[in-house]
Amino acid sequence: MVIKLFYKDKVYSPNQKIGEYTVLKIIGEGRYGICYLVGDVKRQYILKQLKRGMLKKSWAKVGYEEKILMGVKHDCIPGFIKKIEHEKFYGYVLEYKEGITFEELIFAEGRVFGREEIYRIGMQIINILKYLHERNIVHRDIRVPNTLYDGDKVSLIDFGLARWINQKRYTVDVDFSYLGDFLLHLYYTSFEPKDNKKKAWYEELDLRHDEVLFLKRLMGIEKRYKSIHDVERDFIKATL
Ligand SMILES: Nc1ncnc2c1ncn2[C@@H]1O[C@H](COP(=O)(O)OP(=O)(O)OP(=O)(O)O)[C@@H](O)[C@H]1O
Repeated sequence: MVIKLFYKDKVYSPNQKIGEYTVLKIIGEGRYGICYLVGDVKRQYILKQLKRGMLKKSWAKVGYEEKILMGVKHDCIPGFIKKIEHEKFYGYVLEYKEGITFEELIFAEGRVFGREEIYRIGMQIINILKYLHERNIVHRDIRVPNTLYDGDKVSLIDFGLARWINQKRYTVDVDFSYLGDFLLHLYYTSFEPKDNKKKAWYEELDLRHDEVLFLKRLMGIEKRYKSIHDVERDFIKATL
């Protein structure tokens, strides 16, 4: 893994300490920071170190994950543990959630999801969205790399693009189209093409009429949903 050093940003290696936490592994580097798996005497956590250059350039953008996670408490969203800030370091510690991303499950492990499991997963994401939208928060990045699954429970991570809802710019429909796209990823895991003809998803997937309509409305092909409560109602109807 190549870690690009921003001037004066220190990248920590396994076994080094950041505050009271010991680095166990560098998970990855995004545009705004470095993500570590860390541990203390009791358990593991995720520590996100923000690049100081980015902090200076665009504090308005990078601060959202921290601010939004601080104000929520949900079993399927990483809890905000604490901020760590000193002269040469700015970061925060999040609760570690079990599981691996749907991206790894689908593309690396070739996991196939059946209907019933897709319904259970979909319902959990709708419940998380209900919690967020009721608190005026839109996630804006519900995708396979940002959702963890332990075989039973789904957790939603990466709140880097999350914002407080405002009718002009940050509206709920972006979460609905991402949810539609996410569900299609799951449906496609069991898809076996019969020929080489290019078809739209609603022509080639084996879906019921209600499911097609539900997905089309999520994705804005048919009349868009206005609220997560309507999404929940139709999802239950489509999956009964
Ligand atoms: N709370 C968590 N519990 C367990 N694993 C996590 C958690 N948060 C993040 N991860 C792991 O770290 C990876 C990177 O996390 P995340 O996407 O939040 O960071 P990021 O810096 O925004 O990365 P990117 O720029 O790639 O989106 C995730 O794919 C996941 O494997």
